[in-house]
Amino acid sequence: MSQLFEAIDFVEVPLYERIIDDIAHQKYCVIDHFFDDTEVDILRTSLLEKYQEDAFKKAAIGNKFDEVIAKSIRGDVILWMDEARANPSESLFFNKINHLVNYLNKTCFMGILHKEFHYAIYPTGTFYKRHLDTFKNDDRRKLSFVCYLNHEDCQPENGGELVLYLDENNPENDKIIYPLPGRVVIFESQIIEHEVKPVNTKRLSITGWLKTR
Ligand SMILES: O=C(O)CCC(=O)C(=O)O
Ligand SMILES: [Fe+2]
Repeated sequence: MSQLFEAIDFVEVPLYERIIDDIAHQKYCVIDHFFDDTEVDILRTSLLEKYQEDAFKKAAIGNKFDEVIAKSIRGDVILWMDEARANPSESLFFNKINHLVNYLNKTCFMGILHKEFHYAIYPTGTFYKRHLDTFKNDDRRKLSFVCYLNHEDCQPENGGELVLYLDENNPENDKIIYPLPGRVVIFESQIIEHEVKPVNTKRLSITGWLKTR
């Protein structure tokens, strides 16, 4: 007898199920060791090499239709990553992201069609004031993704906490997240306002967005 439906080649991934569950219930998810120590090392090396080549630019506010460099709002320097020209370290990164995105699209029909990622360095003394990750003229960003590439000796005194503002009426519910190496934070771009607190020691990361069409 012919089968009505094609058997779907699908293996449940508990970590991804946890991510989906957390995002559904609390609009964000924190995953420690999403990248292991070796992977963090490889990605950090790639970031620092590009930084030494002087490839980073001051980050801007808004997208290209509305671009103003505003040091009083954010002080990080960034470099956009290009998947088509990824070096082996970046391929490692994108393979992991693509695996997750495929899973989200298959299981939650999220319709993630595009993604964009940049390296970011917050020099000592910089911050990123409270904001939402969506633009006035473009709301395709669905999930924000941050991955920290700091050294293992990263301490709370280093500052640079990511604060998620979860409840306008109750600051006690603000979620404070330290940028520990290998840690990934995913949150709903259109809903969660957030801030990067002042940094006391250079802070390294990759930030990106999973986007609908
Ligand atoms: O690095 C972080 O923790 C968040 C960065 C951020 O909010 C952004 O780049 O929009
Ligand atoms: Fe942000």
